[in-house]
Amino acid sequence: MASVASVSMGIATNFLGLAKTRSYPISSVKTTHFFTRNRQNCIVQNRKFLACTISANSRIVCSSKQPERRFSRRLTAVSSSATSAAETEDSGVVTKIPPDNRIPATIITGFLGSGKTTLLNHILTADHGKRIAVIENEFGEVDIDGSLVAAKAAGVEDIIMLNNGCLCCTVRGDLVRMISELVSKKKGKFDHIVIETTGLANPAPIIQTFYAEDQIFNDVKLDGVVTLVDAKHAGIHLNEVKAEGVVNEAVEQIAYADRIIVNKTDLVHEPEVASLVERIKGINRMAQLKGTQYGQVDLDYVLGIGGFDLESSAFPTNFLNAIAEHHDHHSHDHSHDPGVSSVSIVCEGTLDLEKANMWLGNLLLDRSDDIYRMKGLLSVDGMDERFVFQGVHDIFQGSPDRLWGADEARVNKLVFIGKNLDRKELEEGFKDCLL
Ligand SMILES: Nc1nc2c(ncn2[C@@H]2O[C@H](COP(=O)(O)OP(=O)(O)OP(=O)(O)O)[C@@H](O)[C@H]2O)c(=O)[nH]1
Repeated sequence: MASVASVSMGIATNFLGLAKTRSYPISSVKTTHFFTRNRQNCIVQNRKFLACTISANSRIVCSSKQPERRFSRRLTAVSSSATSAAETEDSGVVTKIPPDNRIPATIITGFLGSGKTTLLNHILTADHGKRIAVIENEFGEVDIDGSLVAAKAAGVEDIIMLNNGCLCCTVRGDLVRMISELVSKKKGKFDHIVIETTGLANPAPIIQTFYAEDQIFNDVKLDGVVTLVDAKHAGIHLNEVKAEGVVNEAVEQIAYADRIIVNKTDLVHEPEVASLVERIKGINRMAQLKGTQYGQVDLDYVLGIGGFDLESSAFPTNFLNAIAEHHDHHSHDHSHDPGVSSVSIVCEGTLDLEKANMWLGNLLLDRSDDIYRMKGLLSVDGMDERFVFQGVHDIFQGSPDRLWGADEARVNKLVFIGKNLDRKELEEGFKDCLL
């Protein structure tokens, strides 16, 4: 196995090469080897995107003493060389990934009134033995006694209120501070963090906080994003036409989900649920989906799902089954929602690593704002293991997974969720990377 340092040099080399061919100023563009043969988790963030983020949200910049640290991380999960991991000038930083005993965090999102607090109360009162800290994000005055009676009764370890702002923008810095405080003062006293967003939040910046903020990343891992959908009213919100450049939160919340709960099914007839489910799948075919009433779902559907944990065996199998199932029944991708859809690619073949890196690098340079989520399982030339990866915009995480079975077909499976995705272009781009 190559040392972390030498891999990092590879990153820098590739970065420089690509920056040259794309003729972006070096200070504003960074790409890298997204896939390496090393048994490593890697998280990579593209500098071009951060440049945009910086201008849009000064909190991100101001809170950083070492801005370089967020641009590129390379993490080693099991390599013994991780202990000697060190910062390098060229690659940003090499951070030792802790043996993953970080505290899992679940984001509960969903439109206003969809049943987020109802689900939260269900989680808090159920018999799971977990000690849960809750972060609630509400606009304005909050009737904590009213909305979280169950939570109080259940003796929740901590309920923190983030008021007077939306978690996705103005209070993101507060979220970082609160999680850090929670960890520093109460570590060992709780097992899981649940964050309930306001109904108007776009979850993307919240998700990215878990990767982009070192203070959080080292102690807390994102377990998954659970999105509540109101079976009766979702259609209205999904149909809402927004001004140019304004996101439709209802669509975004579905797009980023790992688990979707179609709630309030008692208020509609079965055909309405079926058509809503079809519509949701048009946006996000990667997430698992369940219909229910009053947020009554099995807790293992929402906690401990490992949506971002590539070592979790549940993750690739489940989402890929969902893809395969959907693929069998749908020969085309469709979405009624303004440009947000999923594209899945399923094909046999062996991937040329260098070509794949170049393709993905170029794709994210151009399209990382539009590519909300991507997940994949790849068959890489010369690699005996399956390579699993996922990304949120330009933040990318990937690592080898289990060995391919002796009789197992080496099938590549990828899903992209985002805006204005061109299925043909993605398919052709990917297929060009096959040997
Ligand atoms: N009929 C019906 N009502 C439900 C269901 N789930 C929740 N509700 C009710 O819907 C209302 C809103 O539920 P909440 O859990 O507060 O929804 P929320 O998403 O937290 O709401 P906001 O915080 O305002 O965004 C409450 O009166 C709930 O009792 C359901 O499955 N069926």
